[in-house]
Amino acid sequence: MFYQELGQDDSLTLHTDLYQINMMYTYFKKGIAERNAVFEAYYRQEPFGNGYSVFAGLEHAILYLQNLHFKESDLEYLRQAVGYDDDFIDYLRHFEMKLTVRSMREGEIVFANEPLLQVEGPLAQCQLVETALLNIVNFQTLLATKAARVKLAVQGDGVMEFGTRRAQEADAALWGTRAAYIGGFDSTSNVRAGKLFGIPVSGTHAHSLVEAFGSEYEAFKAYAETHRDCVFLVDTYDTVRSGVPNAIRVAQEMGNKINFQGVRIDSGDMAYISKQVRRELDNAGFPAAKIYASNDLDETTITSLKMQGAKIDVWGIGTKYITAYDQPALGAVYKLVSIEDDQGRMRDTLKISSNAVKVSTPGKKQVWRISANTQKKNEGDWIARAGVDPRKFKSLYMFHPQYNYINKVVTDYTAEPLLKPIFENGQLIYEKPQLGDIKKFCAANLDGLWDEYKRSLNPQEYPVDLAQDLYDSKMNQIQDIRSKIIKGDAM
Ligand SMILES: Nc1ncnc2c1ncn2[C@@H]1O[C@H](COP(=O)(O)OP(=O)(O)OP(=O)(O)O)[C@@H](O)[C@H]1O
Ligand SMILES: O=P(O)(O)OC[C@H]1O[C@H](OP(=O)(O)OP(=O)(O)O)[C@H](O)[C@@H]1O
Ligand SMILES: O=C(O)c1cccnc1
Repeated sequence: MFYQELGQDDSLTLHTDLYQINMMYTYFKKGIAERNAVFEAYYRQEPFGNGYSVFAGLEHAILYLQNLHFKESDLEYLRQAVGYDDDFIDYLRHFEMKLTVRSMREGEIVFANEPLLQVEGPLAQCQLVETALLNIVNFQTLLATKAARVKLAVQGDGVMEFGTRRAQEADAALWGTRAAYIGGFDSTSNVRAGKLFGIPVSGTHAHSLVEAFGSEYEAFKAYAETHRDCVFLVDTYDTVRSGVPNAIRVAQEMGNKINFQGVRIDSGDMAYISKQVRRELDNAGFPAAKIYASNDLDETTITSLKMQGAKIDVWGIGTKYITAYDQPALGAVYKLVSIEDDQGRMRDTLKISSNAVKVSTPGKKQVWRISANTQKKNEGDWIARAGVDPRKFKSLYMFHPQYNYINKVVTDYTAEPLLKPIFENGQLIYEKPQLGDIKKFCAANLDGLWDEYKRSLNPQEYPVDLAQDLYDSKMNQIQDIRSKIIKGDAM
């Protein structure tokens, strides 16, 4: 969202950390701003203890990259407030986005330690976009993953997204509800998201309607006289003694004039109350009326309510979804993996850490999804240098990059490259899919995953393996750096 409302000439180009522009300045002054570089974004651990994540954020990332240029007001701000010199300001004035971007598609099932997004092009440009791309992909991938967990928990029931009022501000509500739809929710209460993205909108009514009319009967009757589809909120005073009898009375009085869809409960013991409500609705001759439930629900509460035999048909999920309540950040990082040297050759780069999982994998890569032709399920993902094509091999040796004794040889497989071309030298070459197709793509991808990786509690670890030569060159590079440091050579 841009803030013209603040009376400012706003854009997302300055939606970056100052240190990115400070590094751009150094690259510019030292004459390496235009050197070719490759950065890759990945996260290190699945969120929520899940076995996979659902990639989302590409649509917003494309919008951001397409509009990347410095306005005069941006340049003026950088000159005055930060103090950059005229040469650099002039360089930024002529900035033209020339990046080549490859990315997972939205709705793709992705895993820790594999590149989700690869940005190649002038070093200074790659640096500028880090913050915004991580901001977008971290949030939307986290939320789409949460949505997929909720979708699994409801076991085929309907799920409505109710989070806007509790979201971390308006952008989070908007893109968060889009991620919800990708991950499996059916609709949103956010009308703007409906208009902008074509997500189905749906809703019931609030307690204020009942309070405004002073009685449940009057409120339900008024609503029924002004709407065809009716879901009455029955917990304002007493769900079983007052709310449900009033809903039934209005439904009976209105007959075919309304489509009595059901009632919503929003407090109390949802298992106990929903069973009573179901009995009352059935006894009154409304077996098709549904019970909607909301109140700080998430996949854990839903699973528990299912175990208790709660008679809930449609779930409204707000706060705990939109705020990713139990894990507020995905933690994806963006690392330089290759850079052009002064001879014009690409040199692989590596960031060392004492923590093995934090050592980056050098070199420009592609992620291949390997699926067995016999079972049509995924065998694992195989990360190789860009340009290597496992479709040309007869068999593939796959091994765990940390525990090498876990390995297998796969034959008769299909390999699909997951990082797809999005921008080529600044030109958008990706045909953006419709949101409905992204949602279907996500569901189909989940079908390709064994249940062992999909369960929400303690799932199996999905194989994300490195090609042998990539693994060897990573190990050699680590060894090389370590021996230089031990010898006291400058690094
Ligand atoms: N049978 C149940 N099993 C597990 N969790 C439940 C059950 N019923 C409700 N909950 C969850 O318990 C949490 C708190 O509900 P609680 O009954 O304490 O408050 P409440 O009914 O919302 O009270 P209030 O009247 O203030 O709204 C909510 O997240 C709700 O979804
Ligand atoms: O519980 P969540 O998962 O966050 O779902 C959204 C909540 O927002 C509404 O409550 P609120 O008290 O804001 O308004 P109301 O008067 O409609 O109950 C609704 O009744 C849900 O409880
Ligand atoms: O339509 C609803 O019932 C609704 C919408 C937003 C938040 N809570 C409930």
